[in-house]
Amino acid sequence: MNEPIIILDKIQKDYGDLKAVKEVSLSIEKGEIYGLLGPNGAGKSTTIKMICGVIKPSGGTGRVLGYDVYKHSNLIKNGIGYMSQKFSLYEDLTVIENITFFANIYGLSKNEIKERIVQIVEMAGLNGREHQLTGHLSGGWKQRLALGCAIIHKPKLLILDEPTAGVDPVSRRLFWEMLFELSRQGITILVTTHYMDEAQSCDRVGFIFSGRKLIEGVPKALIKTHNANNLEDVFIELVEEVTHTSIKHSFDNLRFIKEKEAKDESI
Ligand SMILES: Nc1ncnc2c1ncn2[C@@H]1O[C@H](COP(=O)(O)OP(=O)(O)OP(=O)(O)O)[C@@H](O)[C@H]1O
Repeated sequence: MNEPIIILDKIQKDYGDLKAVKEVSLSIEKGEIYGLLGPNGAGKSTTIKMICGVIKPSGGTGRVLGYDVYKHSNLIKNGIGYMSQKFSLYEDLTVIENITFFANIYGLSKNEIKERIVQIVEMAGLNGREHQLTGHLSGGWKQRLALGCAIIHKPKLLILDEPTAGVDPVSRRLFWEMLFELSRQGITILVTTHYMDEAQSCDRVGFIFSGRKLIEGVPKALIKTHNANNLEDVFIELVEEVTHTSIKHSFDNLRFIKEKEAKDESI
């Protein structure tokens, strides 16, 4: 059997006295879409940084794409595609110029670049906009272009840190259609999101709270076993159990989807 694409065993990260990530274990298979969920400050970004080889864990073990997170961080970095909510596109370059820029960073040949421009423009639905300045594109187009640039080097693992934050619901749907297609092609996707509809679109989700993974599973199964209406209710129930406080009517401590919903409504 092939090794999972991501395998963490009791990984930890301490910042001085603060235990940002506490013995988190994860195993993510090829082609899976895995959602890492949790409120702000839960430890999601820190976990992602350890997976990407950007920071070294304080304890535990981890292998990503078959490489050790302590010893082979450069090989891991080369093998992944990464996109965050700050898209990292150049607004003063055209669509094609942005794609070419990222292709050059990864050392693609002229022919490969030509091929990838066609593929990415097609995938992102940017036909007819190839020579438009990126700064003039709407949020949804930029986001799809950014995803195209993140996979320019055909990575086997794609890491998306709140990639749809602040993007309108229709564009989010189109973006997820792209993710489903990439997953069908065998690309593994690790995504963080505050949107519950997106969380429910993942093959599996893991919920992190205060540095610990509290629960993991297939969204529908989690909802069913907890006799809940949705994932949000499952997570709120768990946080209430752990903190011994009632947060059902107060999301102040769990800025989970409230803020994002407000943004959606204002679009
Ligand atoms: N470089 C750092 N030095 C000290 N503390 C840090 C550092 N990076 C993160 N932390 C702390 O570690 C904890 C986990 O932070 P992390 O960014 O991983 O949370 P998160 O779940 O990604 O939150 P968000 O959704 O806001 O990005 C927080 O208490 C944060 O303040």
